[in-house]
Amino acid sequence: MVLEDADKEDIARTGGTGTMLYRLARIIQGGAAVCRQITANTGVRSGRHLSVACQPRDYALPNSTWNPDTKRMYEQLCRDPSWRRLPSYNTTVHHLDGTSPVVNRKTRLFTRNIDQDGVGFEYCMFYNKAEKRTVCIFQPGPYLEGPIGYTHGGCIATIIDATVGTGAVYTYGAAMTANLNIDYRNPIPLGSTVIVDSRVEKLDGRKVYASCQVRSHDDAVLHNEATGEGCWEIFIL
Ligand SMILES: CCCCCCCCCCCC(=O)SCCNC(=O)CCNC(=O)[C@H](O)C(C)(C)COP(=O)(O)OP(=O)(O)OC[C@H]1O[C@@H](n2cnc3c(N)ncnc32)[C@H](O)[C@@H]1OP(=O)(O)O
Repeated sequence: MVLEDADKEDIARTGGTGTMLYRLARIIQGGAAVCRQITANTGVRSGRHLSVACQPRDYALPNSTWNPDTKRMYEQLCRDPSWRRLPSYNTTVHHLDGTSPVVNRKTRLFTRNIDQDGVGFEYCMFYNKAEKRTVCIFQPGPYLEGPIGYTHGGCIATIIDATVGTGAVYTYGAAMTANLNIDYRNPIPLGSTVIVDSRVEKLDGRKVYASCQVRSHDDAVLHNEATGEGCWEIFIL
């Protein structure tokens, strides 16, 4: 792993694993800062191709590969004021310090590591603070195949981990997944739209407990049930 100057500075400041935790804690404020900066610079609240130099692309905005169910669910949640749309970038670093994006970064966020739209993890997330709930509208693309025509179990675990982890970070701050248990009830067809619905259940000392269900967009099929536990640096925001 190649460390950049920013990494070295963070390590000097926080020490080994503290670096990751420190950065995750800054994600929340960083994401908000990016949004504020985009709005200030462009006068628009969102948009896939912003004309602002050096601003990272927000991947959680509709693109031409989204199917009608994905679009409908996205629009439904955008209209509901109890849900906050979360931006999504292709490196974790881009969530930090929105006013000074990092360029030429060699690492990628795993769920955003394919450049072509629609073939991998196509998703967007929304957060409901009052309910400590995070939902992810997920449309698995053809490169996520496991059984023929269906989504690989590891990819399902990934999107559950990402959703539960994001919810925990937005609720409490920096964290690492310690434990994730998943029941695979029904396979997820590639190209379909599912909702990954997670909730932070409780905080007990350094541990946060979360639960999650993955259901089809119409709630007709329960695909997965999961529970997760995370260990937290206490950055209660
Ligand atoms: C917003 C945009 C996002 C954009 C970015 C999107 C982020 C996506 C999120 C992805 C999330 C990940 O993939 S995270 C990466 C995968 N996870 C990891 O690699 C974690 C590796 N494991 C570790 O680093 C460590 O084991 C920790 C941090 C989990 C715990 O170590 P520690 O800090 O030394 O804590 P320790 O004293 O051992 O334990 C603290 C408490 O946790 C309990 N505990 C420890 N391990 C476990 C365990 N496996 N299962 C249950 N409980 C456990 C202990 O019993 C104890 O409870 P008590 O006695 O206090 O009650």
